[in-house]
Amino acid sequence: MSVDKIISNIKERNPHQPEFIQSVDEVIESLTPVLEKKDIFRKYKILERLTEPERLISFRVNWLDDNGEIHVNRGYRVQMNSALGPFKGGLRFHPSVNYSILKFLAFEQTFKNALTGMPLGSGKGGADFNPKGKSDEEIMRFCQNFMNELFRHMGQFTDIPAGDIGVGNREIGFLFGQYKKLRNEFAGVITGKNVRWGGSWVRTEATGFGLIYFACNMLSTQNDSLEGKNCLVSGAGNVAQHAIEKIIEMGGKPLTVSDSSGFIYDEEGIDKDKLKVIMKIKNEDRGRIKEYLEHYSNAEYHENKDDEDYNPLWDIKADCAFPCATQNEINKKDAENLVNNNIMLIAEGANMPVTKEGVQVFQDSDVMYAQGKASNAGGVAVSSIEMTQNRMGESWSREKVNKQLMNIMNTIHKDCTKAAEEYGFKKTNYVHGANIAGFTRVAHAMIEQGLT
Ligand SMILES: NC(=O)c1ccc[n+]([C@@H]2O[C@H](COP(=O)([O-])OP(=O)(O)OC[C@H]3O[C@@H](n4cnc5c(N)ncnc54)[C@H](O)[C@@H]3O)[C@@H](O)[C@H]2O)c1
Repeated sequence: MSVDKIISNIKERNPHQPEFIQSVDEVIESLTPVLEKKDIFRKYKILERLTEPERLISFRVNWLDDNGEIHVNRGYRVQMNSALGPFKGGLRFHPSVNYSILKFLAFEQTFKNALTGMPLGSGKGGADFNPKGKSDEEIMRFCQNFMNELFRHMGQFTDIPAGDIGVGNREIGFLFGQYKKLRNEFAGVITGKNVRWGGSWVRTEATGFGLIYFACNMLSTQNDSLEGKNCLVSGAGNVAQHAIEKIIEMGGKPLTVSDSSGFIYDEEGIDKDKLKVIMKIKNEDRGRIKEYLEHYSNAEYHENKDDEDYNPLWDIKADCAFPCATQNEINKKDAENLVNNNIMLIAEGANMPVTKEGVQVFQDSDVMYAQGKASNAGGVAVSSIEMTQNRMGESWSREKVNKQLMNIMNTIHKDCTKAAEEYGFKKTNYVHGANIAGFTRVAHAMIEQGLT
């Protein structure tokens, strides 16, 4: 069957799932030369199998708010691919969560987890629950009721969830506590746990730190570094906070931070003290990023406007850009603004933050551009390190885990450039390099394990 026919079949089988189709489309573009050169992948229908989850789980989550009112949400788990290890991927609590979003995330996770070189299958899950404005008690009740169903599909050798948007340290604690109660076992079934009870050092920071390690690798191909570079960062959550922390450590200057209401532009740069304020606003007070102005009145705040067809954050002149908020936050116009302002490098902390048209703008330009599959893989890599420590009953030092994270990001960078070159692309075409390197690893495992 021709590659075009395979794509049209996938589209027909998954109507009304635009994010999933977008992620598949992007990958297939990279894989066309691989599929044309190596018949074996078409013979074993690898693409058709990779785009069909091994198992889809959907369930009802009832919970009581603080006023005693009952609410009903929908919970999900997409168990995507287990060729390389148990299903592994985060949980997202956000009102936009549906099968399309989770299947795109799980599909991307397949390639990302393969790139880490660790024994990890892929998955993703979550609920259409909005944590914004909920009390700690409401969050706890929601997490407990969510786990009352999910626990029967998980296990340290079956499926190991973690955090994602709306699921941070607090939620992981409640989810783990309920799993332990239901199963009567203390096992490494969720990653991102507190280091005081089974978590790993550097897991909280891993995605943001890994992103910046990857960016340093990209810059080193031009004999350059982050020293003195002005950096745009979006988001203000887990990934953004620790990307900012590492940029500062590497001598760069983060200029922006954002949430779903708007963004802060601090021309003088966000330093360590300012980052502490952001962390307090977001992690403790659970407030809005606008509150930054109450501490640093010299900064500017831009409220998001519905009628704007671009985000002015991406029109600020800088050297490097790190989108760390959510999918499709950079459209074609934003991408053009970045390129016209001579941005050198874009590395994704978020998953699929650039629209298909935006990706094309970067691919047609000279900017160095890395997609999340490669550049944000540090989070899941340290999750795997957490799983290893749990199985061995050990707790490794911060230095040891950080060093391993750095090595893994260096290796992913090397594998991407090697795969791109092998198929005739520019060495620094990280889009094609990451897709090809991830695909070939998982594809060979699927073939070797037979048609299960
Ligand atoms: N946490 C991880 O380890 C991890 C790993 C790999 C990838 N990611 C990806 O990174 C991204 C951020 O995840 P996180 O864990 O930091 O989540 P988080 O919930 O800690 O933070 C998300 C941040 O993005 C902001 N945001 C959400 N929608 C927005 C919008 N429309 N415009 C601007 N800001 C918006 C939120 O206000 C919040 O500050 C997601 O795409 C996620 O899938 C996370």
